[in-house]
Amino acid sequence: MKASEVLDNLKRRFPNEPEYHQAVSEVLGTIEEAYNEHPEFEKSNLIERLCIPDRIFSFRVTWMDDKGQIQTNMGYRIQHNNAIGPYKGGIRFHASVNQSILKFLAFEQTFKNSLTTLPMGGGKGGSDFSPRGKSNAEIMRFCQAFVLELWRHIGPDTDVPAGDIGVGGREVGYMYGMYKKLAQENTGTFTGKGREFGGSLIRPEATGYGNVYFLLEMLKTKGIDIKGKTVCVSGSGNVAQYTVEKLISLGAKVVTMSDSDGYIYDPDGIDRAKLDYIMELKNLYRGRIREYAEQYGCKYVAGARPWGEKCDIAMPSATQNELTGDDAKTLLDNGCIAVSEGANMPSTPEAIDAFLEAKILYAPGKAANAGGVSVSGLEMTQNAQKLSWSSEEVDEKLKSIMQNIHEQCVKYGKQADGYTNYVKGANVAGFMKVAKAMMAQGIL
Ligand SMILES: NC(=O)C1=CN([C@@H]2O[C@H](COP(=O)(O)OP(=O)(O)OC[C@H]3O[C@@H](n4cnc5c(N)ncnc54)[C@H](OP(=O)(O)O)[C@@H]3O)[C@@H](O)[C@H]2O)C=CC1
Ligand SMILES: O=C(O)CCC(=O)C(=O)O
Repeated sequence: MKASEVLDNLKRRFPNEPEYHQAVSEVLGTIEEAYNEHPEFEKSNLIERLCIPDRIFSFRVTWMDDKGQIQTNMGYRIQHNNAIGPYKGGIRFHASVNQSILKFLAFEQTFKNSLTTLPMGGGKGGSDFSPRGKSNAEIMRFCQAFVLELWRHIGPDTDVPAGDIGVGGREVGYMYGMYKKLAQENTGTFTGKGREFGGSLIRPEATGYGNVYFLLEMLKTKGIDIKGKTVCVSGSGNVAQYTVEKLISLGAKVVTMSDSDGYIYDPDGIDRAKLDYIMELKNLYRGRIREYAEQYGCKYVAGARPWGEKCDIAMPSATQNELTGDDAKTLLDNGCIAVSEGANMPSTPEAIDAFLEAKILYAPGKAANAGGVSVSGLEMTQNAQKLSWSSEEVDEKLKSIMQNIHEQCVKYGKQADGYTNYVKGANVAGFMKVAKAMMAQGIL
């Protein structure tokens, strides 16, 4: 296959889907060589079967707001690939959600889930519903209406959704409650559930902790200690909060966090008490990060991202394309030695090129943020066995999965000059497993 031809063809067939094209382009560029070593892949047109989702459900979601007005939103579920297990991936509620964004996420999820070593295929779903400013009752009614359509397409052995942007424990609880009522089963469909009804310990922490575990593995290859390092984190949601929690516990100094309105810069570092404030502000009061600056008297920059602040390590943990080529240059000029992605595809292609050219430690999201879906996989196992593991047990398994993903990246990504290209490593390792599974199961 010729990567550029496959991409052009996909662009022609599926126009106006820039995020999907971007994600596919990154993967194709790095797996071309490995793919072409297997003529049997080309003979079975494996690449198109892998890039185009198995199926896409889209539906109208109708719900009533607190004023009694009837609202409509679009809902989607992309079932991308189930060669190695049931479709698995989060649900995103955000005003920006469209088919292109969910297609990129489902495509990436397929490779990420392959890397975890657990039997999970890739999927993603969501809605252009914005939870911002909505009451608890409105969130509940929306979640119920969303599942009223979605439930017939999911199940513990077919498709297992979870959270993503705008969907946390509260939303998963409401969706699971409605699902159970309709499907009349109490198995493991949905992960990230409450602890009282089948949720795994450490699932809320898993993506952030996992990203730090991956970062530690990268730093270890250079003999660098995390202690005392200055870190810029973006976002202040689930992934960002637990990234910061783990970094603080390891003695790193986190100086930034953000939301979609702006970022805070705290030169003294966010400590445990300040993080508790942020968790309460964000998870309970649904407030804005600006309020942190008012509380602690530090800098707040509206309408900007934190990459202009000096740091040793950057951990983008908000959303896609939040770190541009110019941001990457600024980070590098300021001495940044490592970037580990908590978000999915947060760095633009220009930013990735800059990091790889500078040969810094750069971990793409599909490797570095795989801890979340890994613990989701462990939640599925616990649900199937009808038991629950301790925090220590889950955390140990998470650590070992992240170490394993790191090893796979090094195995497939180490260059002749000794530099590890984690982008190539993650893509080739994730691809080979899915490709072999698809080949073994015939032309479907
Ligand atoms: N949750 C999980 O387990 C996993 C999540 N991820 C990825 O991590 C990232 C964060 O997800 P998560 O923490 O769960 O989501 P949350 O909804 O909990 O938090 C998202 C954070 O990012 C900010 N944000 C969202 N959209 C934008 C935007 N367009 N511009 C600037 N800031 C934005 C939000 O600010 P505001 O509140 O103002 O909207 C919020 O601070 C996403 O890319 C997600 O796909 C990856 C693997 C697993
Ligand atoms: O836990 C899951 O199933 C999905 C997590 C997720 O959406 C992601 O990895 O991007």
